[in-house]
Amino acid sequence: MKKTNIKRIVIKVGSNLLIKDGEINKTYIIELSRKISNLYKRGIKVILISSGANAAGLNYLNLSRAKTLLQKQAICSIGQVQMMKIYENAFNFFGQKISQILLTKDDFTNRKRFLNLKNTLIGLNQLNILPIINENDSISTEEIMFGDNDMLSAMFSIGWNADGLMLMTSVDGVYNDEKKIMKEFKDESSILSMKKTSYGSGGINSKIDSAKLSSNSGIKTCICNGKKLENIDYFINNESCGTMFFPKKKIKNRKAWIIFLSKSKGRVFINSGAKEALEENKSLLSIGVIKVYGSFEKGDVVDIYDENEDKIGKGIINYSYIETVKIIGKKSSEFEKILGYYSYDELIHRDNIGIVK
Ligand SMILES: Nc1ncnc2c1ncn2[C@@H]1O[C@H](COP(=O)(O)OP(=O)(O)O)[C@@H](O)[C@H]1O
Ligand SMILES: N[C@@H](CCC(=O)OP(=O)(O)O)C(=O)O
Repeated sequence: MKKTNIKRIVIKVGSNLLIKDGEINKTYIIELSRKISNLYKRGIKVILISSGANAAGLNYLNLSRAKTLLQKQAICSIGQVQMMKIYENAFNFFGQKISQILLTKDDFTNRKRFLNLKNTLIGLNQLNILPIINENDSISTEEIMFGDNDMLSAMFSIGWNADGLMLMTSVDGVYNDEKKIMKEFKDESSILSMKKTSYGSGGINSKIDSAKLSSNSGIKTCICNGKKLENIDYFINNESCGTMFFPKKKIKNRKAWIIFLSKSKGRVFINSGAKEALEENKSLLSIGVIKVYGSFEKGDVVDIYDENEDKIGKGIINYSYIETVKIIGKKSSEFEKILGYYSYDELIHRDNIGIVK
């Protein structure tokens, strides 16, 4: 067995892999469970992100499709049980215990909920339990939904600090306009425009966007054929599989959350001197701020723009919008006189800044 540098891997399986002829594909799930259980036995930690609730619910109720959003939400809650019943039986066969976590986008953007999620994952890890994750379709409304499990997988991989992410689907990877699988994704290449498969909700574009997000944060990512489970071995053994998205510099923990997962509540525009300071990994002082927009409180995340109005980063701000407006362009020694109190020298501390450019 080859040594691997992948210790934590997120594997996402799409609906089309899990449903065959309208029914949950039990044979596939058993093979997938065998593979993942073996990885656990090798000490490789896996998170399985599984779609299929909608398709399984339709099959359970003998329906061809949901008529309304309300029905779709109900059907997903029904189908999720069917999926988990089969996963439980399959993993049990290989001696691997499982848990279920259903998530919305809020669970990532809200730092408290995100830290709670991380704690749950630490607990599951200590107990050697495999978490199986899906979007919480039954309660997801427009503002808090991922819309598909591809983006959920990318955000999850960043938050969990994964080494690798496999987006497994029913084709061999991304086809270019010459109908060939791209071995490595290149931004400038043209993609073949094909219709997505019947059950899938994301399609290839959401897989590409998600793979770009995770590889930009430093996670090795691929879009590959999940019917060929040997792809998991290739990926772990550092061989090529499907379409590869090779990682940029690894961004970890707090900074990764700020840059990739948090939701900005405002915008802060800074002058060239402040920009230079940020590039040298210094804190943002209010004296370098030109203008500010938004509706944020102390502790919220804001986007940071330079004088040319290009976004250069994000950060957790130490003062509310109302306070920040009053201290723009001022030195911290003046804060007490202006605000009547004084809490922080920095508007955004260097530890709470993530540079994106
Ligand atoms: N350029 C492309 N390369 C690969 N697949 C494509 C491309 N354009 C569209 N597709 C379609 O996207 C599908 C994958 O998306 P989707 O149906 O959402 O899958 P899943 O259910 O696995 O998430 C493929 O099966 C294929 O039919
Ligand atoms: N959460 C939904 C699946 C959403 C989704 O992304 O589906 P897919 O494109 O097949 O991975 C479900 O369980 O049916």
